[in-house]
Amino acid sequence: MTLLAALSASSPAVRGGAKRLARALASAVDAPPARLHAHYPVVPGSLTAHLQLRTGEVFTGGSFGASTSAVGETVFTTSLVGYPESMTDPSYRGQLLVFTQPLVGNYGVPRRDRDQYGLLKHFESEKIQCRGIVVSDYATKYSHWNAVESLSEWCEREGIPAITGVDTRALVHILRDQGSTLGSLAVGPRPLDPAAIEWADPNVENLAGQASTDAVRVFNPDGDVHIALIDCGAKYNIVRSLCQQGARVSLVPWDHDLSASLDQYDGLFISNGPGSPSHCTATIAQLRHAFAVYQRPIFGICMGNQLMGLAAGLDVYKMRFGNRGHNQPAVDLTSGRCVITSQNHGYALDDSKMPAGWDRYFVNANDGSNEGIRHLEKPFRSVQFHPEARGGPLDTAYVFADFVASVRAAKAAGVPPVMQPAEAPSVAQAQAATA
Ligand SMILES: NC(=O)CC[C@H](N)C(=O)O
Repeated sequence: MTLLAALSASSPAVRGGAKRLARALASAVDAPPARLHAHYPVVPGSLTAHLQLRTGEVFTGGSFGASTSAVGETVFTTSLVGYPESMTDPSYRGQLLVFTQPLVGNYGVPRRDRDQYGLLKHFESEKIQCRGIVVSDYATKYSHWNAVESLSEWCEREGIPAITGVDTRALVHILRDQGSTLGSLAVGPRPLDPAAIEWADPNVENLAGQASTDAVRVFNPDGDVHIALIDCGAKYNIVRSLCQQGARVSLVPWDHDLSASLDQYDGLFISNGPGSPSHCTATIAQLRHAFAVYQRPIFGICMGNQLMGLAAGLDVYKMRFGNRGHNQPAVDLTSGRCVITSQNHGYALDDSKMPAGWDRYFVNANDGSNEGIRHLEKPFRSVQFHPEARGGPLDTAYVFADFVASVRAAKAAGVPPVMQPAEAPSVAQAQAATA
């Protein structure tokens, strides 16, 4: 059986894209080192690359990034713009990112300018965080007033493989049907032998711990209220959004022991982050303790929502293919108002049974999944979506103004940060309960 026949037999997606695949494989099989003759014109003379799913499907295209290979969870985003922001979002760590927007790369990659807080203005962290990218039609020409290099040059410089010429519609159908799937992206004339690929699931690792800061970092030191931002892989725009509201922000590691210093903070904030929230037992224990003793506002975003839910007593589950994009509708259950939100998550809280004292806050209008929780008496709430956007709609940017205003009001009213009820669990007790 020829390679093409074998692949065609194994995958409806490959059968669907047979013409394009045949062209690419003609070069891939017969003329190593292969040059690309794919459906879409790509970088002239580019090498052949293959995206192989663990379930057997193979997509052949052209390499436009680093000539290396990567294995990761294959996920897709429906965002139309914002590849520099998405690719540097630490929540994409461990993943091969598929863009459903067909044309990618047309505005290049921006300068590495920094803002007044020392944060990169146009990226969400210092480096590319996803393990590879998959696009339908890489734009070989870019044009933007702020661009300094092409997407191809950036990927190559940062050692990230990238493939173009992939039928991403067919690929997304597969990922929607069978759920996010491990994938291998490799540059070379032929697909790899699936038996020789190390199919390591990134979600077994504590990716949030890897993405977190090692040491406490202070931003906007002259701010009038002091917020501890627990860093599970925080996007820069979360730090910036708090600073812009006038807060002093201490970015603390995911497992930082806050219990001894809770009274120094006017508010707590829990960031987004990659991977499964269940690895962050230290954070969950800190939050359990804080829920019992802390009196000032607490807020969480995305992973922060999941960690607050776990600490409150909810369960978390892995979604079939997650919600990633800039067009996810979420309904605020306190007002009935629907907002369009930016999202990037593969796990969700099971809010079918809420623990005593808590209620659902937002719900996804597409699939009914949880989009936030809130405490009924204390000022503790969290959202599954990304109010800081980047890229994405600014419908919910008000969240930061509201949060910092509530922090300021609690401070002005003289609410003591900590009150120790007799029954409050210590962090050690909470940790033992989460282990
Ligand atoms: N953006 C995030 O914080 C993602 C949270 C978590 N890693 C998930 O995929 O659900």
